[in-house]
Parts: sequence; C-alpha cells; structure tokens
Amino acid sequence: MLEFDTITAISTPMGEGAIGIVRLSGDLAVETVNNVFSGKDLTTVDSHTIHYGTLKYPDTGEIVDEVMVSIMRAPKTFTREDVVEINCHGGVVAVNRVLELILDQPDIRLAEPGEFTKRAFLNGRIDLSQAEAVMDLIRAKTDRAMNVAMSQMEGRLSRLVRELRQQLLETIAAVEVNIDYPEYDAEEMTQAIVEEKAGEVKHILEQLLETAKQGKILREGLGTAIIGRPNVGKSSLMNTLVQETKAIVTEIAGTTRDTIEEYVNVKGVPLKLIDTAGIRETEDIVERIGVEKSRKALEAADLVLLVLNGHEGLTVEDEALFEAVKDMNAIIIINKTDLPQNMDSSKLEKLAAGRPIVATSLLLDEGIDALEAAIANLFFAKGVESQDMTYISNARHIQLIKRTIGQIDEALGSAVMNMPIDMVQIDLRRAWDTLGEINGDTVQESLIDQLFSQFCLGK
Ligand SMILES: Nc1nc2c(c(=O)[nH]1)N(C=O)[C@@H](CNc1ccc(C(=O)N[C@@H](CCC(=O)O)C(=O)O)cc1)CN2
Ligand SMILES: Nc1nc2c(ncn2[C@@H]2O[C@H](COP(=O)(O)OP(=O)(O)OP(=O)(O)O)[C@@H](O)[C@H]2O)c(=O)[nH]1
Ligand SMILES: [K+]
Ligand SMILES: [Mg+2]
Repeated sequence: MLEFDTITAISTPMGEGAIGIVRLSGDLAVETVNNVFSGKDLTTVDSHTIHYGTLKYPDTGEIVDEVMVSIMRAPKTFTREDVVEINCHGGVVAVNRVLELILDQPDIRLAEPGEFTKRAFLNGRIDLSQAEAVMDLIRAKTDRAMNVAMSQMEGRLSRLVRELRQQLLETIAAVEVNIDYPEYDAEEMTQAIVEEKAGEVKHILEQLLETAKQGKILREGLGTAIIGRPNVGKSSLMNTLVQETKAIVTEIAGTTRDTIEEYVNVKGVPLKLIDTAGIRETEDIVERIGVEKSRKALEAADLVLLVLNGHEGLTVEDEALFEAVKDMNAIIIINKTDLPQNMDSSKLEKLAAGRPIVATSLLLDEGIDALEAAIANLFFAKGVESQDMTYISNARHIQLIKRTIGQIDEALGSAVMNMPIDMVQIDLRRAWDTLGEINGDTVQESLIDQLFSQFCLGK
C-alpha cells in the first residue's frame, strides 16, 4: 500500500436527512476520531465495529454531536486504508460542525472530489474502469443504467480488457517466435498470425463499440424531443409520461416558452424527455427564442415524438415539421381523438413513411399504453439488450477502443505489406498500451487526476 496523508469529507448529500456521514481515510483516522470521542477507546476496538458516543472539542470540551462511529481497519476497507465513518445527525449544520471539528485536528485535510475512490484505485483495490463505474452508479437514472454500472464495477469490462490485452501480447510473442524459424517465410507467417489473432481482438472491440450507443442511452437516457405546432398537446404528453405536472398546460397557444427536460423510464427505456415550445412563426421575442431552442432540441434528439392535432388535421406547418424529421427516429402521435377527427390518413401514412403512428387522447388518458409500447419497440427492436453483455458507455473508453482498433489496423496493414516484423510489433504494442488505458494500467497521472476530479466530494 502507498503512503498517503489522512483525508476527510462529508460522504452524504448536503440537505436534510436523518443521518449524515463524515468519513476519514488514512493512518491517522482512528487516532484522530478517538481524540475527539467520548465513549469506548476506539484504538482498541475490533475492526468493522460501530460505537456509540459523543464528539467533543478536546480543549474546550464543547459537545458537537451525539454519534455512532464505525471503525474499519486496513486493508479490508473501501480505500484499503484505515477508514472511520462518523454517523452524525443529518442536516447541513450538524454534519458541517462535525467536519469542522475533524478538520481542526492536526494533519487532517479535506479530501478532493473522488479522492476516496482514487485511493481505492491507487491502492489496487479497483482499476480505473471500476472506479469510473462507481461514479456512473451514483449518476445512474434508471435500473438498467445501474445494472450496467454495477457490472462494470464488478470488473466485467476490466476482465474483458485484460483478456484482449493478453491476446495481443500472445500475438506479439507468436510473431517473435516466428522470427526464429528461418525455414518458414517469416513475413508470410507474420501476416497469418496477425490476421488471425489480432483480427479476433479487433472483431471483439468492434462489437463492444456497437454497444456504446446503447450504453450511452442507458446512462444518459434516450434524448427524446416532443415536437409539434402550438397547442397540439406537447406539454400534456410530457406530464402524462412523467406522471406529474412538470410543464404548464393551458389552452393558450405558445404556453411553453422554454424547453423542459425530465428523466422518465418508459417500459424500461430511459428517456430524457424534452418538452419544447410549439414551432411556428411568431413576432413575440421570447417565444421566438423558445422556437429556436425547439429546433435545436430537435436536431440533437435520438427520438422525436411528433404530436399532431387530430381535430384540426394536417396543416402546412405540420408538413414542414415532417420535412424537418425526415431521416429521424420518430413516432407520430395523433392527439385529441376525443374530438371530431379531421385527419387525412392516406396523406399522413405517406408523411410517416413507415414510422409508427399512435392515436391518443391525453385529455381522457387514452392511447398511452400503445405509445409506450411503440417507444419500447423502437428501442428494443435493434436487438441489443442482453443481460450478460459487456456494455461500454464512457466517452473515454469509446475513444480508446476506437484508437486501439486503428492501431490494430496499422499492424494488419504493415503485416500485409511485408513490413519488417518489428514494425508490426510496434503497432501491436501500441494497441496493447492504448487498451491498457481503460483499466488504468498504462494511463498517465495527469489524466487520473482529471478523471477523479469529476467525482463528487466525499466519494
Ligand atoms: N457506510 C458506508 N456504506 C456504503 C459505502 C461506504 O463506503 N460506507 N460504500 C461506498 O461506496 C458502498 C459500499 N461499497 C464498498 C465497497 C468495498 C468496501 C470494502 O471494504 N471492501 C474491502 C473489504 C470487503 C470485505 O469485507 O470482504 C475489499 O474489497 O477489500 C466497502 C464498501 C455503499 N455503502
Ligand atoms: N380535447 C382535448 N384537449 C387536449 C388534449 N390534450 C391536450 N389538450 C388541451 O389542449 C390545450 C393545449 O395543451 P398543451 O399541452 O398546453 O399543448 P402544447 O402543445 O404544449 O402547447 P404550447 O406549449 O402552447 O405549444 C390544453 O387546453 C389542453 O388541455 C386532448 O387529448 N383532447
Ligand atoms: K398551450
Ligand atoms: Mg407546451
């Protein structure tokens, strides 16, 4: 284990809660808390036990809080260092007072964001992709996103990366051995070996890359823009899907002025729903900015819910919107089916161009199930989603995998062109290095600092 100073931070969210936790990690953790603790002698208690007492300033005797203190001794701890967790009363003031008391003690400093997890990494308990998964887990918005993060935290991606790196090493070794058999044509053999062994690694990496889009969606939600003319019922749809009144609904066209985002889980599909201002020509400056934002949201969307008014039928503006979503994933929603209908269905079929059409009455809560089913169908039809699959979702991992594939391609190219064998080996070695950055085997310190700094304080 490496030598580090002792750090502390509040590890629970700031705000009102029954209990808050101030955590310490490092050699001085137990001694420091013991010095401000009235109760048992914490320096002699068994590891992984919890103790009742009060915290006091040692010099003045001023009582700070009534607490439960967990003592966890290295190495079987979150950081692999001595860890102490003070369970104090929740609420911003109580927790901060305990933190102040601890920071008042000699040689203790406030942890940087992510520093506890960083120590778990630097002390070898987890690798970099597992540490990143800890963060993903905290940020997960849905069950599925959480499952992906959990599997990465348990080391599924780490194992795969290790196996693939091993395979690259074996390729390098096989190429090397081959140099020693002058009775064969070394270049020809090299080509065959690289094509077979490194080619297989490349194939697996490409498959992994295929999961990235799905992984990103699981993590961030499928960006879903609700688009349509003013007053067709976009905000009503938003509220229905999130099952809460998040957006203002009125009979006045132009009610929604700004985009509103909400996360929602529709039949297991995580959506980042964006309600937008009704798109129309307008003189109103605020509304015009809203319309502009709607167009931007539309451009960035993974999925469009295009809402029409079945009572009014298709208008020129609707046709313009169909034009704008021409090449996009879209579900067409004919709303207001409770009113007399004026939809030209053959024209609509043409505009929809094979994309699903769903009829709803948001007023009567009808057609919602069919809409949700259409969303789930779109998402799962692509046939990814398998419980025992390794997903990648992290932008850093995606970059590294792309780069590794490029380097394997270079090795393949060199081999095919009968380049000197050490050239091929250099390319393979590079690929091996790049892949190692995923679990942190070959990563630079500055990058590690930067990655952990994105964590929350106290994690
Ligand atoms: N109070 C508290 N609850 C918490 C955490 C914490 O740090 N404190 N965690 C923080 O994220 C999560 C649990 N994650 C943890 C992961 C590893 C170890 C740990 O001590 N691992 C050791 C020993 C395991 C064992 O006893 O077998 C190890 O892997 O060596 C602890 C917590 C969620 N709940
Ligand atoms: N009859 C009927 N009225 C509906 C239905 N859905 C929404 N409305 C009404 O239509 C009006 C406009 O609904 P909103 O949800 O505000 O429409 P919007 O598209 O968000 O409107 P803007 O934000 O102004 O563009 C409100 O009075 C709703 O109550 C429906 O299915 N049937
Ligand atoms: K409205
Ligand atoms: Mg609206």
